[in-house]
Amino acid sequence: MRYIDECALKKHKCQQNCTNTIGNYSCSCYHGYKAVGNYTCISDEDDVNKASIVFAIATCAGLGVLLVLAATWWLCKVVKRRKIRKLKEKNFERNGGLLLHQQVSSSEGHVDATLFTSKALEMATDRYSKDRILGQGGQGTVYKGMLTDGRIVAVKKSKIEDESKKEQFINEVVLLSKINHRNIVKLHGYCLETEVPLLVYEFIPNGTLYVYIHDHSEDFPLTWDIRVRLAIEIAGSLFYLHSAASIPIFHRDIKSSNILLDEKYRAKLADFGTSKSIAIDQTHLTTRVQGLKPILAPRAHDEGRSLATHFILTMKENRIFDILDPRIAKEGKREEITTFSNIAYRCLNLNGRKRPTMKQITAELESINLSNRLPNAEEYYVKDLKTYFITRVCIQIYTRSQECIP
Ligand SMILES: Nc1ncnc2c1ncn2[C@@H]1O[C@H](COP(=O)(O)OP(=O)(O)OP(=O)(O)O)[C@@H](O)[C@H]1O
Repeated sequence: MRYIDECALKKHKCQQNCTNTIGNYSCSCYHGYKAVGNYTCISDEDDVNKASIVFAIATCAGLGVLLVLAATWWLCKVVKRRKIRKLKEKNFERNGGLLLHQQVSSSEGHVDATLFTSKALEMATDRYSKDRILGQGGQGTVYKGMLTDGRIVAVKKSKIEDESKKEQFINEVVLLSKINHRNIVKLHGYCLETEVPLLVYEFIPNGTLYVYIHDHSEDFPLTWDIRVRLAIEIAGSLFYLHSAASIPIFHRDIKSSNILLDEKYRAKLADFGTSKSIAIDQTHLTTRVQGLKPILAPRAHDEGRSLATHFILTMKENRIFDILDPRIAKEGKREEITTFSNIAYRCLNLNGRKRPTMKQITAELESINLSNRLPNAEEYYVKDLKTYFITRVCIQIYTRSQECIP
């Protein structure tokens, strides 16, 4: 036990110590001052208690400050998150999200595409690192990425310069998400909450056919057999688009840079931005060729004549074997080459209605019946192969037969 507190009036100590009892009691003070009121007798432990109280107050104050800081930090985070959410919503609307959802819900058939978050795609592409760029086209830049589930994808970051590009983007999502064909690149999904819309495709590892046609790759020489196979695959995919899908789809931008090659060098048709899905009775009105390059690209070394014109003239003069790469002419059977060239020739008829349908083309190409002697594409590691002219014509031109009206 110890002294109780000071006298209430004069700050003099009380005379007597506390008795055993802790509690209220009266005391008188030195110099005749009297204590007023009752005092509380406290134990020795009270010193410790006081220190504890001071400590508790200090802790509380500290915690209070921390709490205020945490609350401010949390508030800032909430505000920032809300801002980001609002921005994402704004981006979603600006990128045509509402229009897309409208189209998807009103369109026929099963739509199979995931709506990715911007975070998932940022992670997948290492924040759109330059090292991940696969290529650049008229519509945007394509990055290689890996999703958290391990899937390797190609992410196309669109350039949205005007409304028409937005429509192209929506068009591609709506059409591609309904298509499932082994020779058409698969669309896994899309993302609209970013500044520009993003499309997520399956990754096709072996680049574009354009590269193999123009750069004479030694890794994968385009032999006659391989070219015919590729032509059959592309024709098959167009036949599917034109007739097997619930509403005919016209690609309208068939060119070798839009044909990708998978791990087994099978053709995969890509880039459906300018494609159209149209009712059959409207096809004659709307199947105009789209895309950046003209369909019948002029050849620089051909004094302004287009590849198609040159080919037609050669066919008319019955000189088709003159323009063949000698090595390919040796590889392919004469009848096969003749059949192939005739198909290409009929596809170049100025009157679109007189051109064969993709169904006919596919059947005729298949009838060339190379399948029994088509080895795996990977086995074709032959050196020094030159580009074979006529097949290039076929691949680049005849596949558009229904699609181009010069
Ligand atoms: N699914 C994919 N897998 C692998 N690479 C791809 C894929 N899609 C596109 N690429 C690569 O990205 C490049 C650019 O593709 P994109 O479709 O944007 O443009 P493009 O077809 O070359 O040009 P444009 O859009 O002007 O017709 C392609 O040339 C190809 O190398």
